[in-house]
Amino acid sequence: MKVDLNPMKGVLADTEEELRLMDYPDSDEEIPVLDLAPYLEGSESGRAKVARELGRISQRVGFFYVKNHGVPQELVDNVFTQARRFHSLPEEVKAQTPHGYVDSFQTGYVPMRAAGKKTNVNIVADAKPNLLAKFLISRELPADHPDYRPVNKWPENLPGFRDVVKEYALQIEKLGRSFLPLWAVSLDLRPDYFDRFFTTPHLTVSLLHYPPQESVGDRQYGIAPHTDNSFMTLLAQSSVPGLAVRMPSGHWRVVENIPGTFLINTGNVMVRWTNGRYLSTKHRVINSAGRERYSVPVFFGPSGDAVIECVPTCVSPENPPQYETMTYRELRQWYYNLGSK
Ligand SMILES: O=C(O)CCC(=O)C(=O)O
Ligand SMILES: [Fe+2]
Repeated sequence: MKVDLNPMKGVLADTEEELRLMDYPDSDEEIPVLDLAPYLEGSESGRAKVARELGRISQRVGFFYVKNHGVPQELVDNVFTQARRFHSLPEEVKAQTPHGYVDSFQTGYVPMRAAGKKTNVNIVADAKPNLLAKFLISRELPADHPDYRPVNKWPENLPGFRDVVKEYALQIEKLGRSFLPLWAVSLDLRPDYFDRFFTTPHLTVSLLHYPPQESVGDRQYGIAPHTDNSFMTLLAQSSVPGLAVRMPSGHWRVVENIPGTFLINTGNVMVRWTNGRYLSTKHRVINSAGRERYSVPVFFGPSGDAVIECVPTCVSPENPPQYETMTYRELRQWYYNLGSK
């Protein structure tokens, strides 16, 4: 049986009116802030309180700021410095670490105008190629793991780059893992419910560079409207705006940067695990700020062989499973049109 996996199908028509709403965000609905402090204090009541709030946000908006997250600001600043250094290199130098896949893990440099490759969750038909360049690094298995395969390509002659990006990936993985008990408790599951699915998690750090865009419209975006295929995405923004998110009303809102926070959104894996209870919210970037824009999303997901089957508290006779059960590897291969291997 051929199953259509596209979670966007029928959800959003790219009518002229929808395009206008995406191009000219006019919503002032609130993007919530989740404070992790009560959770990190270590009490069960603190964890329950934060989990409740997380559950509410994930059903309603699917995007939130997180504060008191524990990642040093100096490291976040440093990763932006490294991103600028990399993207400032001559094209022929960046081309020495070209983009590629190992399994469905990505690494390397995607130049401007090559980044428009369609995925199955593109929302706007015939969008122009995205106006951005990116450099990607994915989590590798430990070198002593029986399935270890080297994934990443690193630029030469950029001292410090590798150490900073690797340290950033480690810190974000730690933060992502610290959310697992919160997600579980928010869904009335045992706190360790998700742990077994994250033995060798997927994590891709994406160093994005958007040039300023001269005009708005005409199906031109920095990154076209989409949803993320992750479990959760942890995004560091700088002071240059450009990201906008579809809010519950259907109007879109520009996402300001709040210094000291990350922006987190739930992705398509979360939709499937929760049988549609938690959202995978549509978002896009248009950099009309007149300056270069850098951002650093990190996509966090479970192990490749994790079976994504809706959790017991999200199904009932009245609410049967809406999504076919599959492994995260299969979901990723579908998403990147890699076919089954
Ligand atoms: O640059 C941003 O702010 C968002 C990037 C994004 O949505 C993505 O890479 O999936
Ligand atoms: Fe995204």
